[in-house]
Amino acid sequence: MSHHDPTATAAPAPDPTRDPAQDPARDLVARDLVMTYGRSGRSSAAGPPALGGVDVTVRAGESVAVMGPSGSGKTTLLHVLAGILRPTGGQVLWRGRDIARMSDRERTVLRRRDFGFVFQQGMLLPELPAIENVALPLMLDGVSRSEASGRAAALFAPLGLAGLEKRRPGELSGGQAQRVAIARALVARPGVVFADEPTGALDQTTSAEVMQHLTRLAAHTGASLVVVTHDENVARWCHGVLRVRDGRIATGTVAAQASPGSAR
Ligand SMILES: Nc1ncnc2c1ncn2[C@@H]1O[C@H](COP(=O)(O)OP(=O)(O)OP(=O)(O)O)[C@@H](O)[C@H]1O
Repeated sequence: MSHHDPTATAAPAPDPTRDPAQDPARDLVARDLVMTYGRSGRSSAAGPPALGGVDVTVRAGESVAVMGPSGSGKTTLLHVLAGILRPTGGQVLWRGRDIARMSDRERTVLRRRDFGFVFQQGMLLPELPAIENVALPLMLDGVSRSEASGRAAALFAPLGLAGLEKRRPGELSGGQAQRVAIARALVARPGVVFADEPTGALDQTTSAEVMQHLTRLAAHTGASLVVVTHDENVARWCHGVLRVRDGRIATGTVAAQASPGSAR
């Protein structure tokens, strides 16, 4: 699919020696995913499945937009792929293991070490300076404060955030706060970044800036990207689009042959 970069500015160049798409062991693969809410809870009246047998492959280093009408199952799919929700049926294979079969504790560790998350409203901690928000995931994983701060600081300039390290989230614009959230999602060098409506609260110009930074940083670090969005302009930044309808993949145009970062 076409990939346009109307606002190309300074950002880390893709590493030409790296071609993560060539390593299937680093793909995220979902097979026959079924998700029925209410089965395990007190509700006896389970509705139609939110996911009705979905197969998805997110290739290493590839970015995929997940689109579809409200209620079609996009967020459910993202949460199951990311190990936030355990599916009713099916497999989610990541680095040789089935996430769907892991214990809650194992999935918590996996989410912290291997996955990064960007939400619609940054979800930054309001009392912490931007740099500490970014360093926090590393410190929670046992990295020393000085090393975590150094790794966090290195992300500010590439994201156009130089000079804003000490600001608290309330002192940042919406686009700046989302770029801080992108830094936080990528600081631990995750294999996959999941973003649920990352530009939902932003205007079109700011939204394009945020997507540019998100896709470039993901490409630079070799992370795959799964972005739930209602916005075709946001989806255009990704290598491919999965269209979800009534809990099934209606069409998938993931350009498996796309070379990550090649158009950026
Ligand atoms: N926690 C829950 N308990 C019960 N049903 C749920 C729950 N979360 C979602 N659903 C149902 O599952 C279906 C899919 O919801 P989901 O949030 O995945 O859709 P979506 O495509 O992300 O929608 P939107 O674009 O409105 O965010 C819907 O019918 C929804 O009502």
